[in-house]
Amino acid sequence: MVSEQCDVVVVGAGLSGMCAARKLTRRGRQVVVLEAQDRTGGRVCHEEVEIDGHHHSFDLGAAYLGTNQTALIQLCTELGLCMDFDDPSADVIPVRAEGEAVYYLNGKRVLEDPEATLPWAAFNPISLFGIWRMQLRLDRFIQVMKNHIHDPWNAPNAERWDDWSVEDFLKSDVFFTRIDEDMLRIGVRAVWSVEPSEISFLYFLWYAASAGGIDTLLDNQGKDAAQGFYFRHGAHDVCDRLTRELGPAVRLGHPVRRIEQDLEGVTITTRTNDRLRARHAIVAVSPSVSSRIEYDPPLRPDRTHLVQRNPLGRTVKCYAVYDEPFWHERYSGLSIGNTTPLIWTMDYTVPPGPPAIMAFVVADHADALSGRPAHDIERTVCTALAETFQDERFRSPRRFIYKDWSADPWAWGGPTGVSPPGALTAFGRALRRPFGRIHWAGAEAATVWMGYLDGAVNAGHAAADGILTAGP
Ligand SMILES: Cc1cc2nc3c(=O)[nH]c(=O)nc-3n(C[C@H](O)[C@H](O)[C@H](O)COP(=O)(O)OP(=O)(O)OC[C@H]3O[C@@H](n4cnc5c(N)ncnc54)[C@H](O)[C@@H]3O)c2cc1C
Ligand SMILES: [Mg+2]
Repeated sequence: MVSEQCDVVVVGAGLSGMCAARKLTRRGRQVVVLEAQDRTGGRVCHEEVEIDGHHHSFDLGAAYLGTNQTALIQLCTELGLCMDFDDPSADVIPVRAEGEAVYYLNGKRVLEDPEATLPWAAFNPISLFGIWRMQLRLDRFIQVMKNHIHDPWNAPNAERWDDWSVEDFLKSDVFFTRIDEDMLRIGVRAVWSVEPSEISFLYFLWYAASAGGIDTLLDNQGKDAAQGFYFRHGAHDVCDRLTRELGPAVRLGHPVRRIEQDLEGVTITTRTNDRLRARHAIVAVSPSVSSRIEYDPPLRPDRTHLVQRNPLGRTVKCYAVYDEPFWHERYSGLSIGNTTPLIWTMDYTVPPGPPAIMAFVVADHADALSGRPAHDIERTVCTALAETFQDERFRSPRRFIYKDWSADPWAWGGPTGVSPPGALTAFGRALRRPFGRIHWAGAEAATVWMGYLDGAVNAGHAAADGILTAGP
């Protein structure tokens, strides 16, 4: 029996679903958001930790943003956050830039002075030339993709680029040094948490174009960088504000099991057998997670195959908390490399909170850690920190906090869904195309900053627009 009727049911109270719901509510639509878990936010997720009687929050999912993520910034401003990137008391904090950065490549440590005028200045001229040449080459391709943000499958060379993985691209060219190849491999692992052989070269270029370029994607410092800033009160602050605004429209603990549709509307059934009737549905989860729902009538073949070819990356995100910020004596806390299980670290000290460093273990290294006991993960990560920064004090954190996203039953991994070779040209059209009365949101359905918080906002708004213009 149908217990309730509304205009739109949104599946998933992540950032994307809540943005869709907010936009529709503001346009007078009656919306119900069904969320499987007992919290909102999805891949925005935090842990509150008590240290010396004070509560500190650590973002275990998304944390970072940059100044050209305009939809996210606009949303945050509307929700009452101060997004003035030049104001030291604002709700966004720049990533620590003082101190040396460490590149730990193929067993060799290279230190970069933050005052250096050129990026990568710490490398020898031949390596530098290789990196520069690689960036130039990729930039040329990415410029091409910028004309095909909405239809990457129509780009010149699309079929050929989609046949290749990023690893195939690396093998297709003779490079000057190993450093440029390895830097690209590290970049892929850091952004998508997959190995370079797992990701389509076309998808790589499209994603970079959707973020405005390869440098904004990879940079950890500087204003435009995707990882230039983080939220003073955590990214979950944004989702908490949205949750409060939506109020009783958000129903926690309601995993959607089935969506039926007919000419007049949709009927949604939850795992607890609640049934809702609506004019439209928005499914605001990643493509592969959307495949856990039954659809009647069944999905079109292209969507059926797309959802089987959009796996999420594998990420273990960690924080080590210390009594003193001893690494500030010399280092910024930023490191990237391929020598230890750590792909990337950054300082995460939020005054007046305790000194902390964030570390990512991803892709093959994450597989090796997944399912291991917590003390094993802590030892592996802290040993790697000590080795990267050549400082034994990293071995004994006062607290260690982590989340293995592959073990999250409602995310199935992170940070985002990734196209393997062949998938985008064959089935990419199904990423966003509505299926009757079902519209698709979620960060993977975005065309600007896809995969990011900003993309989640964009895709949520686009799905809402699709319904607002669809008529009854
Ligand atoms: C470790 C990590 C680090 C990241 N770092 C960054 C970063 O620094 N900056 C950045 O911009 N982005 C980052 N991202 C990516 C960012 O988190 C995501 O792009 C964004 O949060 C996705 O939002 P969404 O609403 O599309 O999906 P989700 O957040 O996945 O939301 C989907 C929601 O749907 C729910 N759900 C799933 N199935 C059902 C069902 N059947 N019924 C009901 N509910 C269901 C889920 O529980 C979830 O709440 C990171 C992600 C991870 C995992
Ligand atoms: Mg969502």
